[in-house]
Amino acid sequence: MNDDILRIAIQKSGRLSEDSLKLIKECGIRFDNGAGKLKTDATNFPAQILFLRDDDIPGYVEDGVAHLGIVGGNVSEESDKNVDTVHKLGFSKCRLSIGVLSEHQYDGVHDLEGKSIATTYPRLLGKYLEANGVKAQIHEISGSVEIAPSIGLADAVCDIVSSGSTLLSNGLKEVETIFRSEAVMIASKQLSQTQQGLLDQLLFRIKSVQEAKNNKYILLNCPTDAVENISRFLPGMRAPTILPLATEGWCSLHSVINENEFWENIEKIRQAGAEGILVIPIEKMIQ
Ligand SMILES: Nc1ncnc2c1ncn2[C@@H]1O[C@H](COP(=O)(O)OP(=O)(O)OP(=O)(O)O)[C@@H](O)[C@H]1O
Ligand SMILES: O=P(O)(O)OC[C@H]1O[C@H](OP(=O)(O)OP(=O)(O)O)[C@H](O)[C@@H]1O
Ligand SMILES: [Mg+2]
Repeated sequence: MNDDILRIAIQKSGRLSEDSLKLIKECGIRFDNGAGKLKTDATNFPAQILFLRDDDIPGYVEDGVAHLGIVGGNVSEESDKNVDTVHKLGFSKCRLSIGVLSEHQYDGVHDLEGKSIATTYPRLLGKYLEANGVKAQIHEISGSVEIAPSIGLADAVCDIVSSGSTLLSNGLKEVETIFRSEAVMIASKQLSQTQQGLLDQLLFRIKSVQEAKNNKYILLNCPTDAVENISRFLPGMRAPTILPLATEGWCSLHSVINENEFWENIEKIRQAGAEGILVIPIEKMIQ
């Protein structure tokens, strides 16, 4: 087996596929993923991409058949495989929750005592029930979990929730959240030194892509005497760039603004005298 390449397993088709491929491409790794191809070589990085069912990925990574994998944290935790979670990827955010029939008067986790709960996540549910001292019957099914209470298969469900619309349309309400999930990168514990070096390069690229997404490049015009005040809201990477305008007493200020603080700070910046504000996406950001 070639110890000098990274074999990266991603979901073949499903909710993680598009974002996983996009992330790899944003990291500058090029490959040809012709339809139906289950394995492809990168053309400009020592990597090979494997397209698999997501449930199989933690096992492949544990065995070292794949060196890296992108899966939901829920799948990785449920699998209980001996792998390292090396990075959180920020997409496919969802939660694993318990739902009961909407008309059920739910008074807390002890209500589940003696009940049956349908789930695809028996391990995570079992751990949660045990931690809460509740004995319930876990009924493992592999999909369409939310149908279970309405057909008398179980009293409750434990499944992935995002918007909550699947629970709602099946007459259920969310009563407990047992796990918060997002896509994660998992790695084998048996990487060669070369593979570890390649993983470090890849993580550096992923962090630069994520950092860029969390920030915007901002350009604005302001009176020169307002620069100090405006700069307080734009800590930037080190300090803002100030360029004189052709109009006496005015300048152009360039900086970086955090996406989360954007709307709150933009108002303060306007009040401090800024005008002609442009906000531009950043492709990569290296601190
Ligand atoms: N509604 C949702 N919103 C956000 N993320 C979700 C949602 N449903 C699932 N996910 C996340 O996406 C992952 C993949 O979901 P998907 O439905 O594609 O899995 P799957 O049907 O098991 O796929 P596969 O065919 O590869 O086994 C889940 O494990 C979870 O982490
Ligand atoms: O809270 P919501 O936004 O409604 O999302 C939750 C639903 O999404 C997932 O199913 P998915 O749509 O992927 O179908 P599948 O699991 O049957 O493939 C999950 O299994 C839930 O049923
Ligand atoms: Mg699956």
